[in-house]
Amino acid sequence: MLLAIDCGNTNTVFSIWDGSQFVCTMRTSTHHSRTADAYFTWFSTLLKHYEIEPDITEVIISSTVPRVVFNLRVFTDRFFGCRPLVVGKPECELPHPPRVDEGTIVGPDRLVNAAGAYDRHGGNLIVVDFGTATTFDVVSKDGNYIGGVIAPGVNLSLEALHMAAAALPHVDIGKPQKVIGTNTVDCMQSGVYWGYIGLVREICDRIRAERDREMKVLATGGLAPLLQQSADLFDVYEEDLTMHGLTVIHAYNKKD
Ligand SMILES: Nc1ncnc2c1ncn2[C@@H]1O[C@H](COP(=O)(O)OP(=O)(O)O)[C@@H](O)[C@H]1O
Ligand SMILES: CC(C)(COP(=O)(O)O)[C@@H](O)C(=O)NCCC(=O)O
Ligand SMILES: [K+]
Repeated sequence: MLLAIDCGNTNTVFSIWDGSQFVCTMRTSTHHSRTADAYFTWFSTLLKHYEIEPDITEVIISSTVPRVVFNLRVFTDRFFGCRPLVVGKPECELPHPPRVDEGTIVGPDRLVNAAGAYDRHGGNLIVVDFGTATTFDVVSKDGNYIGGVIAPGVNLSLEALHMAAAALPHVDIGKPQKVIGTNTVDCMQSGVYWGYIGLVREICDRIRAERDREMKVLATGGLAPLLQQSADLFDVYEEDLTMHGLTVIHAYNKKD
């Protein structure tokens, strides 16, 4: 079985793929100081809880945090006796190479999203991924990642207000009932929530105009459904898009 690891700046997700479906998904916070033994203690405890005993023989990793890859490599080697495929490293080939400025190191999560999205939906896509940052990944007609947009994440935007202004509290995102807030929390939520709807709509419109064609908009990341409640921003929401992309890239590298 394949263990797919998607490490973002906030959370790291592990999913086990049995060749036809994900049998288990687990999430932990991202810390570069977490050791291989600590990963295994957490991982094996959860597997016991779910009463599954997977036979993991292969591992693929995508990490937006380069420093965590070292311990994940040790984890893979020590407990599964294999070398992981790491997206972004030269030995990990992509089905469709990115078309970006020379010397640009694209976030591996974005390359993975592009691969997963193209496999499921064909070309001419915009993938919006709500993570620590919100990324827009543009996929060409033929499946290449051709660039995109990086915007501050929803929670990061709220946190930035709290960090920078003495009188602004920590606030969680939610759908405000009105635009005009009559207390501090509602004002902050309104700014980020409605501002974000405008941001997503404007960026997608401008990408379509710049490409001069219709493009399907896919969303992934936990906050997409909350935004979709108020505006028709996305054609499809797929929670497991990044994980699917990892299985696609893994299969591509195993093909011969
Ligand atoms: N369903 C949700 N509702 C509210 N916040 C969420 C939800 N899903 C994720 N988040 C928050 O969104 C942020 C980004 O999460 P995540 O997608 O794990 O980021 P990354 O991939 O960058 O690690 C985090 O602050 C996380 O707590
Ligand atoms: C933009 C990102 C920070 C998003 O990371 P995430 O929100 O998933 O943690 C990550 O894809 C990244 O570090 N990218 C490198 C620059 C680029 O993609 O062009
Ligand atoms: K992201």
